[in-house]
Amino acid sequence: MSNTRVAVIGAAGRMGATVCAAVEGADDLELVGRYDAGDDLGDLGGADVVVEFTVPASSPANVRRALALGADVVVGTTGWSSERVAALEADLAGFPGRGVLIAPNFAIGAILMMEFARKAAAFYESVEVIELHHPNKVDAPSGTAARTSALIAAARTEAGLPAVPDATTDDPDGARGARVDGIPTHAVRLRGLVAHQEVLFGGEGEMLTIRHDSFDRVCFMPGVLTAVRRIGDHPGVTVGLEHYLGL
Ligand SMILES: NC(=O)C1=CN([C@@H]2O[C@H](COP(=O)(O)OP(=O)(O)OC[C@H]3O[C@@H](n4cnc5c(N)ncnc54)[C@H](OP(=O)(O)O)[C@@H]3O)[C@@H](O)[C@H]2O)C=CC1
Ligand SMILES: O=C(O)C1=N[C@H](C(=O)O)C[C@H](O)C1
Repeated sequence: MSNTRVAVIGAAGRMGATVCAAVEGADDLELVGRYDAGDDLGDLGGADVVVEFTVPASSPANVRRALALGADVVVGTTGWSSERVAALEADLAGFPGRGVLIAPNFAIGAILMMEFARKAAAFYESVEVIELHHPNKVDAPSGTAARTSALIAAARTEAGLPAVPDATTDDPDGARGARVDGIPTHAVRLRGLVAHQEVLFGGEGEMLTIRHDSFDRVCFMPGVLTAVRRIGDHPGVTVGLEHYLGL
C-alpha cells in the first residue's frame, strides 16, 4: 500500500513544526508540503490529508481550500464555534466523501479528562474549569476549556441540574471569569507552562479535582497521527478525537 501524503498548514508554528517531525518519522506517511503565513497553498502538494494548526481567523479558509483540492482535513486550530462548525457542515455537502476532524485537543489524557468531567457533571452542584497555558497563546479560554464546559453544561441540563450556585453580585473586574454555557471558565497565562487544565467539582463536604498536564507538545502527536490514519473512515464533520477512539 502506498504511503498517505500529508501536508501541514502552520508548519513553522509550535504545533506545525512538531507535526512535520512526527509525520517524517512515520513509515506509512509522506510529508509532501509545509505551508505557513504568507505562503501560496498551491495544490497543497497533492496531499491526501492536510493537517491544519494556524490561528482561529485563518482556519476556516484553509479547511475549505484543502477540501476544494480533494483532501481530508485534520484541524487542531481552536476557535471553531458551533456556528463555524454548522457552516462547515453545510459546505461539506459540496464535497461528498471528504472528512474533517476538528479536535480541540489531541492528547489522550486531555480527551480522557473531558470524558471523566462529562461523566462527573451530573453528580455535583458546583463546577469550575481552570485552564493554564503559555503566555504566547492568543485565544482564551482555550478550545479544550470551552469544549469541557460545553460538555459539562449539556450533561447538567440532561440531568436536570439548576445553574451553579454563586451569590456574587459585585464583580466589576470580571474576577469570577467567563461563563461558557453557564459554566465558570478561567484562563491563566504563565511563562514556563505548556497546556494544563483543572476541572473542580464541589458538593456538600467534598471536592473532586480532575487535572491534566501537557508538559511537551509531543503528547499531541499520537493523536494527530491516529487522526491522519483514520480520517478516511470518517466522512463528514467530526468534533473531537474521542469519536475515532471508541470513547
Ligand atoms: N488540538 C490540539 O491538540 C492543539 C491545538 N493547538 C492550537 O493550534 C493552534 C496553533 O498553536 P501553536 O502552534 O501553538 O501556534 P503558533 O503561533 O506557534 O503557530 C501558528 C502558525 O500558523 C501560522 N499561520 C498564521 N496564519 C496562517 C495562515 N493563514 N496560513 C498558514 N499559516 C498561518 C503562523 O505564522 P505567523 O506566526 O507568522 O503568523 C504560525 O507559524 C492554536 O489555535 C492552538 O490553540 C495547540 C496545541 C494543541
Ligand atoms: O495553544 C495551545 O498551546 C493549546 N491549544 C489547545 C486549546 O486551546 O485547547 C490545546 C492545548 O490546550 C494546547
